[in-house]
Amino acid sequence: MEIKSVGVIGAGQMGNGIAHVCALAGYDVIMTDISQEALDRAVTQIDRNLARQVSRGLVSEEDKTAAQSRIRTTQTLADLGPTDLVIEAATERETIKDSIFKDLLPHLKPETILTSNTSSISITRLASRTDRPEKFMGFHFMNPVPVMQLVELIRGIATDQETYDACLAVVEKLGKTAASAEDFPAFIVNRILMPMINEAVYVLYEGVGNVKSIDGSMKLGANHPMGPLELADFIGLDTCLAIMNVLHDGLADTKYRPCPLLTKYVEAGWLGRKTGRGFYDYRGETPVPTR
Ligand SMILES: CC(=O)CC(=O)SCCNC(=O)CCNC(=O)[C@H](O)C(C)(C)COP(=O)(O)OP(=O)(O)OC[C@H]1O[C@@H](n2cnc3c(N)ncnc32)[C@H](O)[C@@H]1OP(=O)(O)O
Ligand SMILES: NC(=O)C1=CN([C@@H]2O[C@H](COP(=O)(O)OP(=O)(O)OC[C@H]3O[C@@H](n4cnc5c(N)ncnc54)[C@H](OP(=O)(O)O)[C@@H]3O)[C@@H](O)[C@H]2O)C=CC1
Repeated sequence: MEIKSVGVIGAGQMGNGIAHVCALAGYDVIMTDISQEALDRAVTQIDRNLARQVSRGLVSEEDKTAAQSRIRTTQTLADLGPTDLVIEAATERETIKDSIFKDLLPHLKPETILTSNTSSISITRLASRTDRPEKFMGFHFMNPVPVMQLVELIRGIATDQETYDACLAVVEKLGKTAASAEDFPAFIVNRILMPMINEAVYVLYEGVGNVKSIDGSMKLGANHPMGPLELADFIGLDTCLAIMNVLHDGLADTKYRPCPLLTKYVEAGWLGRKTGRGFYDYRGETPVPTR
């Protein structure tokens, strides 16, 4: 089945990036969110990121205009009904994803492929509550979507080969590289990356280093483009904590226990860049460490 149109659910940092790259690759995109404000913010962000690509000579002005014209937004989930591929990128909470799929399914064409951009949640379990487990899989982009080359493709226990091949063809049309991951908690990238970020928070919690020394050490000492705390703020501390909880519950191993300091930041609503404060305070001219 050839995919021509893509529905994106959730207009946060991942949703806007997914809509951006799909539209640029020639897909008709319809993006939905419960909040009109999130949809408006996403469109502004896409315009800004496309303009940056034009200014760097990566995208032509004509391609930018064409991509913008291919993106529609709606607050009505049912408007995604006629699309060929749906990529769900709402908040990392299983109950939210389940309820989105439950509301969407009555409106979907039977042949539509349904996917989730989840960072960690079982694809098999999400799929089992839909009417199409064989047409359901994980489609996991990395942040920032327009820049990062990798997409993890995760088959649930029932995903059929036709669905996998159709998603692989989309990844290739986007100019990205797919990695196939088995369906176990947090798949490949986050199984490795998130315990490192959590360990960095423990290093901070135990006073081994402060925010500046931890991030500086990993940038200069391990050549990481961002320090682990800066990266946690970039991903979103709520998402980091959700992933650690999935690892902890799903693998039943105490080595994945979330650091209490990470929990405290999330409980404070200090979720990182998206709320203006996390391990850094972003409300001034330059980010200032909060510890
Ligand atoms: C949690 C999960 O489930 C999985 C994940 O995503 S884990 C997170 C994975 N991501 C990472 O690890 C990112 C690590 N950080 C980096 O690679 C780099 O810091 C970065 C690419 C984000 C920025 O790089 P930089 O050199 O500091 O910035 P800068 O030179 O301004 O930008 C580099 C490129 O990124 C683009 N960019 C930067 N931030 C961007 C953003 N938020 N959105 C879109 N594009 C962005 C710029 O346009 C630029 O593109 P070109 O060079 O192609 O023109
Ligand atoms: N952040 C990252 O680096 C990465 C995240 N992911 C995954 O992508 C998904 C989205 O993450 P991210 O974009 O960072 O999160 P954000 O918090 O930036 O965005 C999530 C969006 O989903 C919206 N939303 C919540 N409930 C619904 C609903 N019922 N219907 C439609 N939209 C809804 C939220 O609205 P509101 O704000 O009003 O609640 C918000 O706009 C998660 O599953 C995450 O694990 C995957 C790769 C990387």
